[in-house]
Amino acid sequence: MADLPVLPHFGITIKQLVTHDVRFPTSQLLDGSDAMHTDPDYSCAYVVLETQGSTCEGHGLTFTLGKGTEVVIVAIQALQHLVIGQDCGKIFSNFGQFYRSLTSESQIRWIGPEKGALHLASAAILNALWDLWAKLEGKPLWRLLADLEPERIADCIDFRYITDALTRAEAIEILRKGKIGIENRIALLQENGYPAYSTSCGWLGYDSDLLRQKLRAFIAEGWTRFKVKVGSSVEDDIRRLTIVREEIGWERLLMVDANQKWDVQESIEWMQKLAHFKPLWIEEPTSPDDVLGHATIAAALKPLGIAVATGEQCANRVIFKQLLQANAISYCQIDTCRLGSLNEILAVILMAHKFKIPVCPHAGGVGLCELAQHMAFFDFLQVSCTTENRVLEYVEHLHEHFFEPIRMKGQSYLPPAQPGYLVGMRPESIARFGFPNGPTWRGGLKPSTGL
Ligand SMILES: C[C@H](O)[C@@H](O)[C@@H](O)[C@H](O)C(=O)O
Ligand SMILES: [Mg+2]
Repeated sequence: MADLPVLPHFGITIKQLVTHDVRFPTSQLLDGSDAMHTDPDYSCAYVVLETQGSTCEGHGLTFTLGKGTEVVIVAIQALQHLVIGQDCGKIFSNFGQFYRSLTSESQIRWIGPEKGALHLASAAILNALWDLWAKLEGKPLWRLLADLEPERIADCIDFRYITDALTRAEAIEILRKGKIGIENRIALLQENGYPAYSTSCGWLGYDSDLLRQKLRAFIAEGWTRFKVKVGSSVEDDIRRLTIVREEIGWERLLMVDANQKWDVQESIEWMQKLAHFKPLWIEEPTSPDDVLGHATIAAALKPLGIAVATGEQCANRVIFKQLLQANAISYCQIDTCRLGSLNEILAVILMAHKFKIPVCPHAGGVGLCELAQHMAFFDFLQVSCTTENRVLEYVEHLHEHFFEPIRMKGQSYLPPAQPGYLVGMRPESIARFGFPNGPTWRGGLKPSTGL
């Protein structure tokens, strides 16, 4: 550990951890539908950390699709004894060590490690802790990060398993360089915002009319970057992408997302048939665990000018390390709830920088835009120091449930000024959409039964 000023939060302890299972019935209109997740009810396992010695609470969540949220809630409860009673000064002074104590508990880790429902649970708790830290400092999270010393940020990371790709010393070196000119970049961010693309038009369950209608509405608002779902059948993708190009023309940017539908060879052959629509990237062509498969697809599609992107379901920093080492991706899509919160995301953003791969965070869902914006800002302010070839996902749904929803200027995210990680959800939303007893679910509306 470096010789850093002592943090002022000693004596504040975590008194209680409260969980909520909150589910929004988005499957009713097929918002969020894709080739693998045909009827998602955007949901979350929500965590509140109450403190002793401060009036601040930490609020965090992890994103889910409805069924199974209860499993994540139980996993959070299985971890809570590792958090309750802990001293905030101690946690934040060596956050990487705390991350390890949470993710490597000697019995519980057997049902992970650092993957699946258990890791989603860790993310919810850690997201709440980062929210708490930012609130105790009275800063939005992005600003807390911008003000931290490089060594302090490095202390938040568990470098186990990644030192062959990125050492602590290299991370500190990158972050030191990132301090140069940071105030200018903050001013630029506050003036211009951070560039976004929209996924809200092209959900797979939308019919042709709705697809056109949404594209027209977004174009009228000035949007120039769009992502569209693919993967039901080649014929249907051709029909939908024809509509998309008719509406957006050839100047505006198009990305496509298969959500892990295909085998490796199938990915290549399918995308050869869609290549004339000129997508910038194919996202999640195949299993998120198949590092070498992604590398094969990336090599095959390169001559067609199609890049490979993935990350929203990549379990941990080790998978990202391998994707980067194997030249398997051209865009790195970290997810604020899939990875073990910032403690792991910081490591992935720094590794991606070392491998010269742009980070384009996955967002949308419920609360992911609110969370992911801080990550994109961190990359711009302190790591890559550019927005070139980078774009942050935007989805229009469910922002009204948060006290501090994202703010857009045109098609750019504006940095928030309020303290925290900013996924504080309105109590009336938690009550109304609480599962299974909230009025939304109790009154006859049943969760979707799927296909
Ligand atoms: C089920 C979800 O809506 C996904 O389709 C969504 O997160 C998607 O992969 C995305 O990239 O936004
Ligand atoms: Mg996706």
